[in-house]
Amino acid sequence: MALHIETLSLISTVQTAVLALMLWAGTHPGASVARNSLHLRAAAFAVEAAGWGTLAAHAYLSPTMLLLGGNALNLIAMAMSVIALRMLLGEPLRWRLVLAIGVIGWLGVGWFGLVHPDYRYRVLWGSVAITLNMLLNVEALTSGFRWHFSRARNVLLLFCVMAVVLVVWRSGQLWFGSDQPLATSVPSATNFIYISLSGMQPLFASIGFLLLYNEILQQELHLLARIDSLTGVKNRLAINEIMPRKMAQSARWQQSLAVLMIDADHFKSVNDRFGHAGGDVVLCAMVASIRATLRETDVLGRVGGEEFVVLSSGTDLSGALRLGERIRTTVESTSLLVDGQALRLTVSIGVTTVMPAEQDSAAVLHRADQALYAAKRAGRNRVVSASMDDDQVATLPA
Ligand SMILES: Nc1nc2c(ncn2[C@@H]2O[C@H](COP(=O)(O)OP(=O)(O)OP(=O)(O)O)[C@@H](O)[C@H]2O)c(=O)[nH]1
Repeated sequence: MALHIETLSLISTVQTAVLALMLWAGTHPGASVARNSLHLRAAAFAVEAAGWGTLAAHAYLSPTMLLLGGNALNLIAMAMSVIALRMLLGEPLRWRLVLAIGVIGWLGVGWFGLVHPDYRYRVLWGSVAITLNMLLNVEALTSGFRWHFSRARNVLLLFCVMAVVLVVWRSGQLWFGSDQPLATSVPSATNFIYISLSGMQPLFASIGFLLLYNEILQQELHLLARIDSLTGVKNRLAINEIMPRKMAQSARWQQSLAVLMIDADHFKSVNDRFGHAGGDVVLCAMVASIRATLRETDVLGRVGGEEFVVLSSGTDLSGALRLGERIRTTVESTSLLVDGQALRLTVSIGVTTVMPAEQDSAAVLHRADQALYAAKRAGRNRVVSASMDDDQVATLPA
């Protein structure tokens, strides 16, 4: 079968343009960095399609136009794709370096194409630019090295390696092989292989990019599903997942783990007075006060409407009672202004610690809850430990 450079290039043009559309359409609604990066990658494919288009239509273009225009489009597409990948991975964009590689690459190709024509140096220059861009991709993909990369990262790493192998092989052919064509558009075995394999690369790149985009969206959703949308602290699902981990960790390190259940007192009256929106503002202010008293390593979560839990590793019962008291007094002394009216909020707190070899996190939370209700029964605005009996609770100061 006779192959034509024009036909191969035209197929690559159409394929890359379709991939650009597919990637553009494959985003989920809503503004996010991941979505913007996918759009940028789609735009890069559109520019790459135009680059393939110049090669397909080389018979209608002047050699200078083909040389400068085609290479400019390819280098722009590559720079855009590097930035899009780094954006998606949350890596520093390094756009100045990416821009410099593109501009120097293009000037070099122009120099060895028009000023001092030398095809082999021209290809070498372009190959170095491609390799540097691929190295930037590899650097972004392997940052925070792990032995087991995700499937998406592996596909993209494979794509980068393939791209580098291809340009090294082509340069090798031009310098040391017997087949030495004078332009990419000239029919030759090297050019047929080069164009066929380069034409397939956008497919690999888009599959890898879409896999990575999906992976990152899933990670975002995983996090979102575990955050309370009103206060920004962890929600019940997250606490239910974290509790057993914290308990196992405490058992392993023979460390105590304190659990504090915190509930706003008479919150219904806050809602009655300021409306639900005002109540929401008060809840957020309460969370800010509680957070201010905690250590970095403490975990704060919302487990009910106006009920919160604190998990504090390395805190024994007396430390937990002191922490509870600190939270109680901080909330009590924080003056809140809602709709121009002053409000004094108090909280009741139930405290317990995880016993050695205890494994049932629900039982621990239940114990902290029981202590909380003992605090409510005893008149609210107080800290009660699960180990206290009713007489001790009754003597607690408000
Ligand atoms: N503004 C607002 N209110 C909420 C939210 N979740 C629950 N609440 C309200 O919190 C109030 C809780 O009322 P109760 O369970 O009777 O408790 P309380 O009035 O705080 O009384 P005690 O807990 O016994 O001191 C209800 O009025 C709920 O509507 C929320 O996300 N925002």
